[in-house]
Amino acid sequence: MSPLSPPEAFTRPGAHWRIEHFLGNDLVETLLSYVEANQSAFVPTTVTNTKGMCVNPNKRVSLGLRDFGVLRDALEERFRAVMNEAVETLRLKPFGLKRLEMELVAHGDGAFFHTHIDTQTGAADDKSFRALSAVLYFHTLPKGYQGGELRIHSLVPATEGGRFIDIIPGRDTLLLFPAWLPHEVLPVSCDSGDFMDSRFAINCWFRR
Ligand SMILES: O=C(O)CCC(=O)C(=O)O
Ligand SMILES: [Fe+2]
Repeated sequence: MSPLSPPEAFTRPGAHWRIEHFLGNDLVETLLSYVEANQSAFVPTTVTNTKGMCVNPNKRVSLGLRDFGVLRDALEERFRAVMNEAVETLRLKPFGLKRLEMELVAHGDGAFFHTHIDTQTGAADDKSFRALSAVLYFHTLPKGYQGGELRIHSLVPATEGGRFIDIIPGRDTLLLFPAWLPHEVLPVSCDSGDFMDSRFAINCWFRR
């Protein structure tokens, strides 16, 4: 290592924790019915810039829905239940939870989300900050899309010797990582173009 090389902890892909079979098949099927019934309520997702939230197809293309209807409480309960273990596993500084922010996202053909950190893409809210990110993946069977891996980067960018890991979104897999970790969603291709063949996910941000 030359005296100018960054420490290995900064060039290795950031900490993440994966939980399989997080919701169970019944709840996954309920979620699929919910997104199908509410397809028309999905709208283009936003990112945050200096002026606030905006749609920016150069950075993020997907459809989102923030209304979970009667499913909200059951989902919140599942997410809240893993917070403490996630903080320990990811060696985060313990924090008091102010609220959960949740978003349903459909990545269809051509959708992606360029490299970002969630603390910067979140809604401006001077009372709370995103501390921990969780993403629950689901899709119909057989899976109707390709690509869409979640790429988790190191703190040092790849152009400066950093590394990354690609995570294939598994049906009913929850992936947790610190909200300040750089990550991206690689482009999705979906041959049928059907909404129900999308790469579905629930983003859940634990706000401190
Ligand atoms: O869907 C994913 O894998 C991650 C989505 C994401 O990074 C975000 O919405 O902030
Ligand atoms: Fe993100």
